[in-house]
Amino acid sequence: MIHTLHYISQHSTANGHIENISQACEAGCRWIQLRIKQETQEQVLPVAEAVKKICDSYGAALIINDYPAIAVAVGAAGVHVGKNDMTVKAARAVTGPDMIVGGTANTTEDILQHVADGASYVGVGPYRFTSTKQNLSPILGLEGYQRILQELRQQRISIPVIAIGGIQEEDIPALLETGVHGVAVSGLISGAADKSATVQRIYELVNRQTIWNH
Ligand SMILES: Cc1ncc(COP(=O)(O)OP(=O)(O)O)c(N)n1
Ligand SMILES: Cc1nc(C(=O)O)sc1CCOP(=O)(O)O
Ligand SMILES: [Mg+2]
Repeated sequence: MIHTLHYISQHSTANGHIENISQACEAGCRWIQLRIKQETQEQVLPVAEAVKKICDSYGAALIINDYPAIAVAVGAAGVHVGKNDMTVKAARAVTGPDMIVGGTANTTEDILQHVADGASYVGVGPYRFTSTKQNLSPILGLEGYQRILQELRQQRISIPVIAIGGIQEEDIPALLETGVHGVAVSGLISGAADKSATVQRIYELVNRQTIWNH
């Protein structure tokens, strides 16, 4: 089951990611993506091992960004790959059929390719500008999600769509109304003064809408 709230780690150091994920788990997040962009695969591996232990202790699912081999090595729940990494098909060849494999999409065509390649979910963004990621794809806005989800329904395509990119609490109800399965956030939780209260409010928003949608 793909969760409705994905937390994406962010920090400038390896130890910072460990602390950052620890805090997110303590605040209540139960789906964590380890996203380290400034280190090599060899440097990411020990961090992944450390955060796997932390996630296990909270019963949280761990997704490794960019590196399927690390996801396999540490026994993570899955991996997320984007256009500049590899195809979902190539990631799936590394992970095997049972792991979660997520792919980044900006268009309906991207999503259809990921579905054909065996994706478990798609991260679709950016919703709006964000400084968390460099080289953003074209901004979708609410209209972009409305159009993409409508096209998926018309083509009878069913895959969990996770909205991502600059998402704030007040954006969530309207995003979920478009039919997205959930949201992925980084800055919203990383920068929150009271992380537990923020996580609780986000879960209330995503779960309330999930109940309405089904
Ligand atoms: C849930 C989710 N969606 C999209 C992304 C972006 O992945 P990618 O395009 O590979 O960019 P980087 O995160 O690697 O910079 C994601 N990580 N998670
Ligand atoms: C990792 C990532 N991928 C994006 C995409 O559009 O594919 S936007 C993004 C950053 C998400 O962090 P924040 O919630 O701080 O904006
Ligand atoms: Mg990537």
